[in-house]
Formats: sequence, C-alpha cells, structure tokens
Amino acid sequence: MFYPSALSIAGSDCGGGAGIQADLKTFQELDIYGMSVITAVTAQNTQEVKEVFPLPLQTVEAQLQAIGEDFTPASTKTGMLYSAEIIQLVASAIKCYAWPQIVIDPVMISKSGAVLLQPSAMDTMLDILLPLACLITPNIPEAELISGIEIVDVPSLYEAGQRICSMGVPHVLLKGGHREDSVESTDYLITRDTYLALSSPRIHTRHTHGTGCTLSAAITSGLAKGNSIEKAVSLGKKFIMNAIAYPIEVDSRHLYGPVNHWAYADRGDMR
Ligand SMILES: Nc1ncnc2c1ncn2[C@@H]1O[C@H](COP(=O)(O)OP(=O)(O)O)[C@@H](O)[C@H]1O
Ligand SMILES: Cc1ncc(COP(=O)(O)OP(=O)(O)O)c(N)n1
Repeated sequence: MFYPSALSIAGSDCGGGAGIQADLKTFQELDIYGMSVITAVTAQNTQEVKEVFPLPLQTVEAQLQAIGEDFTPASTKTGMLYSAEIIQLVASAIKCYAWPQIVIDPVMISKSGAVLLQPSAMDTMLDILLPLACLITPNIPEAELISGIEIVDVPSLYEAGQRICSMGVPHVLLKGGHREDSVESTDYLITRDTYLALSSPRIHTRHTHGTGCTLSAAITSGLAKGNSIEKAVSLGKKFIMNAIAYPIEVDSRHLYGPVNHWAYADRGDMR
C-alpha cells in the first residue's frame, strides 16, 4: 500500500496564495505527498500580477519526464498552463505515463485581471486536454468562455455545464464564487444528466486569492485517497469553506488576501 500522492502542473505564485504554492500547501494539509511541475513563474502579490514568465518548453518537458519516469501520482491537477505548446506537452505526458484521475482547473485570468492562459490556447485545452480529465472546475466567466453560453441563472448555468460535458469530460464543477448577489456560494457538480448543488454561506471577505486553486487541490487530494468524485468534491468544498471563513492576516496590504490553507476549524473528517 503506497502513501497517497498527487501532482500539480501549474504556475508559481511568489506571494504564496495561489498556483503551485497553494496546491502544495493544500496537499500537505490533507496528508498527500505533493509533487509539482512548474509551467510559468509569476511575479505577483495580493494586489496584482506584475509579470508572467512561461518556462522554456524543454524545462517543462524535463519536469514531466522526471516525474513520469519515477512516480505514479494517484491523481493530478492542472492549473495555469499559459500556452498551447505547454498544454500539448502536458497532454502527451498524461497519455505517455497513463496518469489517472486528472482534474483541470482551467485558470484563465487572475482576480486582478492578468492573463494566465493565452486566449489562443483555449481550443487546444478543450481539444486535447479536456478528454483526458475526469473533472473540470471552471468559475462562471471560464464556463461562459468554454461553453459560449451566458450564465444568468441556474438553468443557464446547468446548460453551460452540460455543454462542457458534451465536449468530452464526464464531470464539471461549475463554481459559484462570482455570483456576488447571492447569500450562498453554491457550486454545481454537473454530469450529462444530473446535477448536485453544494452550498455554503457566502462570506464577506477580501481573502479570496487562490480559492479556485485551493479547491481543486483539495478535490485532487480526495481523489488520491480513493474517494469518488462526488465525495472528493464535497470534502473539497468543506476545505475551501473553512479556508475562506478563517483567513490569516500575513504582513501585506492584502487587496485579495490569501485563504487559510491550515483550515484548522471543523476538519476532523478531512484527514
Ligand atoms: N465569498 C465567498 N464565500 C464563500 N465561498 C466562496 C466565496 N468566494 C468563493 N467561494 C468558493 O470558493 C471556491 C472557488 O470559487 P470561485 O471564486 O468561483 O473560483 P475562482 O477562484 O477560480 O475564481 C468555490 O467553492 C466557491 O463557492
Ligand atoms: C500562478 C497562478 N495560478 C493561478 C492563479 C489563479 O488563482 P485562483 O485560485 O483562480 O485565484 P485568483 O488569483 O483568481 O484570486 C494565480 N493567481 N496565479
């Protein structure tokens, strides 16, 4: 019996709130042996993304190869992939090493407005990466771009989720964090013919940097431990709810402050 392990293929956030840093903190907190393939280095903090430096393709490929030759992650998540060329390398590695349980967080634009996926790379992500995944976790603007459907209410949200399923992925977790008019923050786990609503109270806070990364890393952790997608998503939702509800104040000006990856409250059933 091996210790559960998970891989994050994502960008680095030097401020520590999102990206690879959020993923590894979450894996560690959930007792998962975490590994990383870094696609890009960003210079960012809670205020803004100042610069984005995609790594040379050879560097990304060498990391994928190093992992693939020596490890078999029980589950893998992708975050910031930046370019079509990087997506092609990632899809090839997933196929070559037969990595199971792929979760795609289709990171496109940061809360502060920076481009983290070149618009021209979206079709490549949909054509060659999406069919390899068991789950994709778009927020509302990402789901609108992927599906081409404007989300104005629950029926249009459900329709957008089903449209994404029809592109070749069995489960879509459509996150409701951007519906700021609502008293709850409800995410919808959508398949071709079902949907499950997962609600939590909407918390009025500035500490929402890295919520999407942290949620998808927590779900990936649940999958690495052998949970079903439904169970892993429900555990992930509890984890992010606590991470937002009990934020930490580190010494920064905190425009979009970090969530709390320790999530010490109410976590008895997470471990
Ligand atoms: N203010 C909030 N209160 C409670 N939950 C939130 C809040 N903002 C986001 N969430 C939750 O955080 C997770 C990430 O959501 P979202 O912000 O939509 O994604 P992203 O970070 O990718 O934009 C979801 O589970 C969502 O419901
Ligand atoms: C390197 C890197 N990857 C992803 C993000 C986006 O993270 P997300 O969880 O969607 O949170 P916000 O940045 O939108 O607050 C990022 N910023 N940097």
